[in-house]
Amino acid sequence: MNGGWWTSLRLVTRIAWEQGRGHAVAALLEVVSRVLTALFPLFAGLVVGGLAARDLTLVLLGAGGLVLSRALNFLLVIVGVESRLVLMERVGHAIDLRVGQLSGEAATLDHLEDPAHQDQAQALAERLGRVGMAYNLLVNVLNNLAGPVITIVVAATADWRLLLLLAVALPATWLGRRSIQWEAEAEKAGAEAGRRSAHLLGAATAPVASSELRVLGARRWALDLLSREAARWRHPHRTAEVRTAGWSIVLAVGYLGAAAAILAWMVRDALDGRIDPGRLVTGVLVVGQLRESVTDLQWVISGLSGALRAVSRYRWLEDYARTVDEEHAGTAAPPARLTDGIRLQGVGFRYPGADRESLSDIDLHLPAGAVVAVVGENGAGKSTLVKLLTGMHDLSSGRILVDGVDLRALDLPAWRARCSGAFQDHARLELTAREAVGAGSVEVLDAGRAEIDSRVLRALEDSSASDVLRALPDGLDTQLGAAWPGGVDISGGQWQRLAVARAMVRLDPLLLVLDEPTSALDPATEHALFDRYAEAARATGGRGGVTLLITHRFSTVAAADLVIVLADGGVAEVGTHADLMAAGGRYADLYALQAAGYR
Ligand SMILES: Nc1ncnc2c1ncn2[C@@H]1O[C@H](COP(=O)(O)OP(=O)(O)OP(=O)(O)O)[C@@H](O)[C@H]1O
Repeated sequence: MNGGWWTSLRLVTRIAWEQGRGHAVAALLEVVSRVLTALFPLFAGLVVGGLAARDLTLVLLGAGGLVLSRALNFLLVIVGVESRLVLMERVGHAIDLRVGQLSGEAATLDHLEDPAHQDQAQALAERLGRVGMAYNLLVNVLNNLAGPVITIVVAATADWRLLLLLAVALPATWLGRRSIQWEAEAEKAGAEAGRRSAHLLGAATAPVASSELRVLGARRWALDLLSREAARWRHPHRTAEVRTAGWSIVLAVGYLGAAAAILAWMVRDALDGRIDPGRLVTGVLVVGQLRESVTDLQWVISGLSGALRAVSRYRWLEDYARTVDEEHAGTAAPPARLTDGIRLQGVGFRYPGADRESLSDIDLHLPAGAVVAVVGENGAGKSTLVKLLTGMHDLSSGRILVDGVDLRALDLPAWRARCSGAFQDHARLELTAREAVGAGSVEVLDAGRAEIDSRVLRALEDSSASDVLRALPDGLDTQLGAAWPGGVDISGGQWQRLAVARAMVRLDPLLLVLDEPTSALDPATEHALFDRYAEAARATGGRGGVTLLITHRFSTVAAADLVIVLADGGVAEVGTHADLMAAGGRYADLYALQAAGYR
C-alpha cells in the first residue's frame, strides 16, 4: 500500500474512534473468533490422532478446543458484527455530513465549474457508501488475515507438503491486486460518462426538464442518449469484472489440481503407515480452508482498497477545501457602511477550463448608495460580474476594492453576510412561506415569532409580493411544494417573487444584487417593481449600500443612478440613462429598438 492508503486508513480509524470507541474495540473481537475457527483442523486432527493412538489426553484436548472454538466463536461474532454494523452507519453518516459541509462551505464556487473536480465528486458520490464501510472492511481484513496465518501454522505442524499449496494459493493475491487496479482504471475511464448519465437521468426524471423534453418530442432521444452514456460508463467496469472472473477460474483450477496431487501423496503415506490418520484429517481440512481463506483475504483486500479509493477522494475534497480556505484567509471586517463604494480595477476572469476570459480589463466605480443597472446581450458577462463581486470566484487579474480594501483581504463569509440578492436561477425552498422568505437572513429565523413575521412581511411588501402571500391558504405557515403533506404549488413567477422578498429580508446590505429577478414577470410589472426597489434602495442608500440591477429590459433601467453597458466581456458604455441616450451609442440604439418593440 502506498502512503496515501496509510493516510486513508488512519483517517478512517480516527473517524471510527470518534464515532464510538467501545464499538471500534469490540469490532476487533471478531478477529479472535477467526483465529479459533482457523484452528479447527488442528483440533479435529488431535481428536482423530488421539483416537488412533488411544491417547485420551490428545482426544480431550482436541475435543475441548472444538467445543471452545464453536461456543466462543458464536458469542464473539455476534458482538463483533453488531459493533461493525453500528460503526458503519455512524461513520457513513459522519462522512455524508462532512462531504456536504466541504462542498457547501468552500470559499469559492470554482470547484463547481471545474470538470476535474466534478469527475472526482461524481466518483465520490458513486462510492460514498463505501467510505462509511471502510472501517468495517478494515476489521474484515484483520479478520481474514487471521485465517491464512493460522492455517499456514497448522499446515506446517501437520505436514510440510501442505506448505506447497501456498505456491498455488498465493497467485490469488496477485489477482486481488490486479483486479483492484483494473477496477480503478475502469472508474477513471467511466467517470465522465457516469457524470453525463447521472445528469441525463436527472433531466429525464425532474418534473420541469422531463415535461419540456416531452413537449419537444425529445424524450426518446434523451433516453437513448442516457442508455448510450450508461453503457459507456458500464463498459470499462464490465471488462474489468470479466477479466477478474476469468483469472479466478484459471487460478482455482490450478489450486484444485495441486491439492488433489498432495492429498493423494499423503493418503498413500497414511496407507503405508508413514503418517498418522490425525495428520491426514488436518491435511484434508487445511486444503479447503487455505484456499478459502486466501481467496476471502483477496476479496476483502479488494473491497477495502475500493473503500480506500473512495476515502482518498474524500481526502482530496478535504485538501481542496483546505487549500481554498487558505487562499481566502482574509480577515478584515467589511465596513459598517460604504463611503466610497466598490471599485473594479483591471478585472479579468476566465472560468476554470475555459479557453478565454469571460470578463477582461474591467474598470468600474459603483458609488456608495447608488442604484446601478447593468445591461448587455446574452453572454456579455453580467452574471459573471455578480459572481466576482460576491467573491464566488477568484479573479484571474486585477482587483476589487470595497471602500479601498481588496476583496481578497476581507473575511469572505463576513462580506457575504453583508451582501444580499435575488437571481434568475433562484432556489425554490420547499419550506413554509415564513422560512422560504426568512432564509434571506437566517438570524431572523432565530428571532421570536413576532420579529420573524414582521421582518418577513416587510420584505414581502418591499418586493411587492404581498399578494403572493394573500393567495396562500395558511399565510406564512403554508407549506410550499405540492410534494409535501398539505403543501401547495405556486407558479414560477410567484416563486421568483418570493426569492426577491428573500433578498429584501437582510437589513442594510452593502451590496444588493437583483440579477434578472423579475424575468418571469411582464415588463410593466417589472418596471413598477424596479421603481420600488430604487426607492427602497435610495432610502437605505444613505447607509452606502450599492444596489445592482441586472436586466435585459432597457426600459426598466431609466430610474437607475448609473447604467453600465457590457459587451463581449468588456465595458462598452457607462453613464446615466440621460447621458447614454444623448451619446447616441449602443445603449441608445438598443433602447430605441426595445421601445419600438413595445409600441
Ligand atoms: N461556468 C462557466 N464556464 C465557462 N464559461 C462560462 C461559464 N458561465 C458562463 N460562461 C461564459 O462566460 C460568458 C459570460 O456569461 P454570463 O453568464 O456572465 O453572461 P450574462 O451576460 O449574464 O448572460 P445572460 O444574459 O444570458 O444571463 C459567456 O461567454 C459564457 O459562455
